[in-house]
Amino acid sequence: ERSTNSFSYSSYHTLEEIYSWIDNFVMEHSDIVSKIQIGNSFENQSILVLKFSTGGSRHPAIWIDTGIHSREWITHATGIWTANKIVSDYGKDRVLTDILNAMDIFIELVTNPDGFAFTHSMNRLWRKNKSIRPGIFCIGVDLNRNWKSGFGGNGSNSNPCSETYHGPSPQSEPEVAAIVNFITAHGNFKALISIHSYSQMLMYPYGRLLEPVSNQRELYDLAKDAVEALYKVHGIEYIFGSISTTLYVASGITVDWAYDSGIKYAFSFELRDTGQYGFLLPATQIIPTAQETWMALRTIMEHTLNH
Ligand SMILES: NS(=O)(=O)N[C@@H](Cc1ccccc1)C(=O)O
Ligand SMILES: [Zn+2]
Repeated sequence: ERSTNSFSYSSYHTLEEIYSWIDNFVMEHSDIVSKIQIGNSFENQSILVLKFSTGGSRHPAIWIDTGIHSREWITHATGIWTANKIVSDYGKDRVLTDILNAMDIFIELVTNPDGFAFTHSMNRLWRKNKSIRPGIFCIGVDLNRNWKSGFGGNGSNSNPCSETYHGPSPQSEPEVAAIVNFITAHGNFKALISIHSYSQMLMYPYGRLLEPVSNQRELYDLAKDAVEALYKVHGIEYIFGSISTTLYVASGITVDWAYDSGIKYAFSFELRDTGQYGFLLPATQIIPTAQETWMALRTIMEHTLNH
């Protein structure tokens, strides 16, 4: 009896429960899934990535991260369900099978493990990582402001007590440096999708600039197709567009770094809801959220495969 069969995909889980699920999941699907440790967090938790691959040496790759902001629990839960969806549908869903036969998918489920543990132990609404530095009397850096592109610009804060504190320097945080090093060393990522909550939005670069990226029209059309596919599942409406024009200016963010590194299909989701529950989204909405998000992810991955 597969122990992942007894895992509740409709519940929120602790860091230990997720890491244990990862080990069982990899064991039970070792033909297609492997676990890679890309580094350690500030408090020395392992930073783990799931690799979905049907072989080949350097397949073009797709990156998905969830939980970079630790209080956004719906994102880790959606990532776990998505990992299971991929192994369940491979060989059955033509589009997914084509994607995995030609590309590798990497999912980092707990991108901010220290912060995530803290949301379970001490402060449910903790957002940042847990780094501390001499002479600085507030904890943590906003891991979605610590990237090199536009580091320190508008829409990030130099005050260590701010929720959008960008940190002392680009990639100063081990959780960000681990991803940069991994993606840069791999050298063949074609898409990056960084998943947040909440607001029900699908966005693309730039966050730091109001000007459009060179392939803005392509990203607009793809985002439109993706949110339409999402809407068809449960009737949930997303808005979409560039981060700076749709939401607010934000600097040092994941997707601007990805785009500037040559990953031309860079997206960020803001999952459910629009504020009724916010970060405290009830567990009853995990599976519906994951189901609809999958259709948008699948649309983006299919486009990446075909372009
Ligand atoms: N998830 S959130 O509430 O923190 N909002 C995000 C919005 C966001 C998401 C992706 C890129 C830039 C900005 C944030 O980092 O401010
Ligand atoms: Zn977020």
